[in-house]
Amino acid sequence: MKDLPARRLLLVHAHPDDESINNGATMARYAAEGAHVTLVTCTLGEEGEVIPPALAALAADRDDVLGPHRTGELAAAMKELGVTDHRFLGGAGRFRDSGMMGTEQNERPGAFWAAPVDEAAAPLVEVIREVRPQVLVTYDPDGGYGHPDHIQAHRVAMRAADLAADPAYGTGAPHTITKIYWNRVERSVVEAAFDHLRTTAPDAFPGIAAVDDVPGVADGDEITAEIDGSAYAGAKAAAMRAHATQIAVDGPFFALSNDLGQPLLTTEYYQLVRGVPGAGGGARESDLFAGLPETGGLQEAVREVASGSAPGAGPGSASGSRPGSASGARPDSASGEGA
Ligand SMILES: CC(=O)N[C@H]1[C@@H](O[C@@H]2[C@H](O)[C@H](O)[C@@H](O)[C@H](O)[C@H]2O)O[C@H](CO)[C@@H](O)[C@@H]1O
Ligand SMILES: [Zn+2]
Repeated sequence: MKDLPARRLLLVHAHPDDESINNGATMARYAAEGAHVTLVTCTLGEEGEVIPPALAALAADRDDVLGPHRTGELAAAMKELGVTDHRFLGGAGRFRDSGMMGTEQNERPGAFWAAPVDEAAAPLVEVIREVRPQVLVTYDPDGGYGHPDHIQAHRVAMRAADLAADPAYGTGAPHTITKIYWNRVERSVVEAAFDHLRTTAPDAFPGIAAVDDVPGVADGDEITAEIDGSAYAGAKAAAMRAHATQIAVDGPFFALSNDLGQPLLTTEYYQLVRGVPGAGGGARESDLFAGLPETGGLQEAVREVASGSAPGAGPGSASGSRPGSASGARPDSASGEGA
């Protein structure tokens, strides 16, 4: 297990594909810049629909093997983004995809939505105390668009951040995450991008989504950070394509299994909800680590003691893949929104 770089970013998402849709360019940029990017995905996406007809048998109401298939899609997406540390919350399959809000899958035993928040937060505290990130990214309280797993991922991430900082909780040294952001999309930007879709590629997909279908749409005054990932447009598009059962990509646009086209944005937007913004004078931050003190890397010995996984320490450490050497995505020669 390698010592970790000075800058460490943790993202918490509900299903394989959300990370690429919401933060693909941000993840690729920071991985390429040598920061340590850790992705925790809370479910395997077992209840998703399947776009390619040839793969229809994977679905939950057929062979119910979509979850394992999507772990492979996620691994391929991480390779495109240059992210080497991605884990499933509590280990692959610990929490199952809950389906869309109001479906019977919501109450299924093992469904993420049905899990007590503190039970689900416990393995995430282990990751936080191991990796000791300065920055956390997750969804707003509505999960971006009201999906139960997204709402639960928000709740679990925010709760785990609090528990990880509490010296009275669990084993391992407490860790306080300095800055917490929620995923946002700026309304005026996405409205303009939809106009571009309607005028340049009206028939790219059978239909076109509505602005308010885009997760996390917010007015400009709620957005505090704007990350230009245009140099990584190709990496983001490739990562989204890797999630082939869920996403169809056509140039600077994409559609989910609902066949409704929407813009593929490579400037990604965030709302700082905990911590102090690094950009002075009310300007938006252009770096999620802005304002943080320059610190050294995180040595392995410190991490093992911190997470309680040092030899002779208490039970277990987090399940999931381990960080390798950060190998970032290559900046594209292409620039500009979309791939
Ligand atoms: C982006 C995202 O969160 N996708 C989820 C979502 O999938 C949607 C769902 O299948 C819906 O019925 C479709 O109309 C829509 O096109 C899909 O994006 O919910 C799935 C089930 O919980 C989940 O697996 C998928 O990752
Ligand atoms: Zn999702």
